[in-house]
Amino acid sequence: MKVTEKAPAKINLSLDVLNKREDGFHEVKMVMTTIDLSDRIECEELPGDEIRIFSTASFVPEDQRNFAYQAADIIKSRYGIKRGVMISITKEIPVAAGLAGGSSDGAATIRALNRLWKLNMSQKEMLAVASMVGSDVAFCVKGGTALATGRGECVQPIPSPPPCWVVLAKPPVSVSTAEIYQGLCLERAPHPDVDAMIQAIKKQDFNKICRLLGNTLESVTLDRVPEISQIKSHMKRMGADGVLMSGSGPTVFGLTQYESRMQRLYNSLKGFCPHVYAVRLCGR
Ligand SMILES: C[C@@](CO)(OP(=O)(O)O)[C@H](O)COP(=O)(O)OP(=O)(O)OC[C@H]1O[C@@H](n2ccc(N)nc2=O)[C@H](O)[C@@H]1O
Ligand SMILES: Nc1ncnc2c1ncn2[C@@H]1O[C@H](COP(=O)(O)OP(=O)(O)O)[C@@H](O)[C@H]1O
Repeated sequence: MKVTEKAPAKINLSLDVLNKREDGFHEVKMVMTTIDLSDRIECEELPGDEIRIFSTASFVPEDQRNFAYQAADIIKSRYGIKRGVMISITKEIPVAAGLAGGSSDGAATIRALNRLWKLNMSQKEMLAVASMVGSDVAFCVKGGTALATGRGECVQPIPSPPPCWVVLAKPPVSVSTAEIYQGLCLERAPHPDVDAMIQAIKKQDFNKICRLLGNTLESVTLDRVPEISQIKSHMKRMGADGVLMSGSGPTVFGLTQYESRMQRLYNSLKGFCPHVYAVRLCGR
């Protein structure tokens, strides 16, 4: 038997870092939403007891470092499963980009194995496994639009923003999430108004959503990747209504409700940046 699950990427519309905790993680308060750019996960039974990973992207680890492997390993030991599984990952989401590609693969693996092995896991159980894999994985299990707190694993659904286009551009560099958090100076970094963002989403006020976009981590990654400022200015010049870096970066997204502006943005960035995408915000 084979089970397939979509693993959508996320963007952070508002990301505030509140403080550094004793365990080394940071307390965050962020609004996350899924976008229509997805990897595909296929889980197929194997004879024996082994977890095997195959990924279409050559630089993604195919061993216990892969979040899909970690999710399967935790499920196997928690539920006493003595069966083998082949997990094939068709990568579409750029890697180490601030779009939670790996986290979403881990989350999709939890959903897929729940079906493949008929585990009848509750959402609470899936979220418990998710938070053992990584901070963003719980959000990816639920998807939609949510306020995420704690180290990111406490996820509270909120209404989805009004429909719009999301144009994404990733400069040709990757950043380490851990290094970006480490480089943060909480006193100097800007702190977005996350509550105001939630209110703007509830009111479906697209212009206000665009005005309130903000990310505490952006200033840290900006210092290391100068292309981010260039892409942001370029997107604004080309008519994006709101522009921000997602997560720890370096991917920049621009929002617009007009198809013509999306086309102009996409076409103008295509020659400028190796990874450019124009997708819809799913939100739900
Ligand atoms: C910044 C965000 C925003 O959504 O996304 P990405 O840029 O990764 O997509 C997340 O907070 C990333 O979450 P995730 O990528 O799951 O992080 P994890 O694997 O749990 O942690 C990687 C490392 O980042 C740091 N970390 C992560 C989360 C957090 N709240 N505080 C931290 O300090 C820790 O040093 C940790 O060892
Ligand atoms: N399934 C996976 N897909 C992509 N990267 C993965 C995966 N599993 C583990 N990783 C590792 O996680 C790191 C972060 O990747 P990713 O989740 O794409 O980025 P981000 O945390 O910036 O959203 C990568 O450097 C990669 O080595």
